[in-house]
Amino acid sequence: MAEIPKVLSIAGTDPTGGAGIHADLKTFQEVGAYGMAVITSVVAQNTVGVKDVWHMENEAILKQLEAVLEDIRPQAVKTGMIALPSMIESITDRLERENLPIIVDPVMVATSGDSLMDKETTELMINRLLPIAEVVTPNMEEAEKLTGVNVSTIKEAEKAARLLVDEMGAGAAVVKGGHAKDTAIDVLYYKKEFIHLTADRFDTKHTHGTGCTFSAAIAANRAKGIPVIKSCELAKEFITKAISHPLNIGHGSGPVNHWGRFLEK
Ligand SMILES: Nc1ncnc2c1ncn2[C@@H]1O[C@H](COP(=O)(O)OP(=O)(O)OP(=O)(O)O)[C@@H](O)[C@H]1O
Ligand SMILES: Cc1ncc(CO)c(N)n1
Repeated sequence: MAEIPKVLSIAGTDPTGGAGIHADLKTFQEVGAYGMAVITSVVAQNTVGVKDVWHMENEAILKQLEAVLEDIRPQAVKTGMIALPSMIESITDRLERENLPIIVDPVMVATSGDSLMDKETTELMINRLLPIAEVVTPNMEEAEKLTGVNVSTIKEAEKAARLLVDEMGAGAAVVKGGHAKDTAIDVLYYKKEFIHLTADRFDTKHTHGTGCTFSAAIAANRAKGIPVIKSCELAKEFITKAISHPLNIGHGSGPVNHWGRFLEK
C-alpha cells in the first residue's frame, strides 16, 4: 500500500475553528493528507477579534514536536503563528535536523487586524526560518515587513517575492493578493520564474483564515508528493472554492467553507 501522506502544522489556535491549527487540520483532511498539530499559542479569538493570548513555553512546544517526530514522520510541515523570538529559535533548531519541505506562513496579524507576532520576531523569522522554508506565503503587508519593499502593485509583489527567494533564502515565495482592491492575484516566484495564480475576487467579508487555509493546502499537496508549482496552483483552486461558498457564520469576518470544492456554484 502507498504511504499515507502526513502533514504537520505548528501554529496557534482559534476556538471558533476558522483559522490557525483548526483551519489547517480541516484543510489537510479535505486535501487528502493525515493532519497533525503542535500548538505554539492558545488564542482566545473569534470572527470579530482577538481577546487574549497565552504562549506555550518552549519546552511544551519542543516536547509536542518531539512526540510527533519520534513516532509519525510527516512528509511536509507548515508553520503558522509563531509569536516570540525564542519560539522561532527552538522550532528552527529542531526542524533543521529534519529534511522536510517546510511551508512558512509568516502570520503577523489576524484578519480582524489584531497583532499575532512580537515585533522582534520578524528579524528572527528572516534570519532563521526563511532560509529553511521551501515556500513562504506572506500577504502584501507581511511581504512589506519582511522585505522593506512597498507592496501595492503586481510589479512590487514580484519584487518582494524575488527578494524573499534570491536574497533571503526561501525556496519559493507566494506574495498573496487577498488584500488587493479589485483582483485576487497571488505572485509565485520559484526557480527564477514568476507565475501568477489568478482567480475571481469575491466581494465578501468572510475571509477569516484564508491565509492559513491556503498555506495548509500547499503543505498537504507537498506531503502528497505534488511538485511545488502544482501544489500552489491546487491550493489556489482550493481556497477560491472555499471563499466562493461562504458559510455566513459569526458576527465578524467569518470562516471560509473548507468543503466548498464539493459544492456546485
Ligand atoms: N475576497 C477574495 N476573493 C478571492 N480570493 C481571495 C479573497 N481574499 C483572499 N483571497 C485569496 O485567499 C488567499 C489568502 O490571501 P490573503 O491575502 O487573504 O491572506 P492572509 O491575509 O494571510 O489571510 P488571513 O486573513 O488568514 O490572515 C490568497 O490566495 C488570496 O488571493
Ligand atoms: C492562530 C491564528 N493563526 C493565524 C491567524 C490569521 O488568520 C489567526 N487569526 N489565528
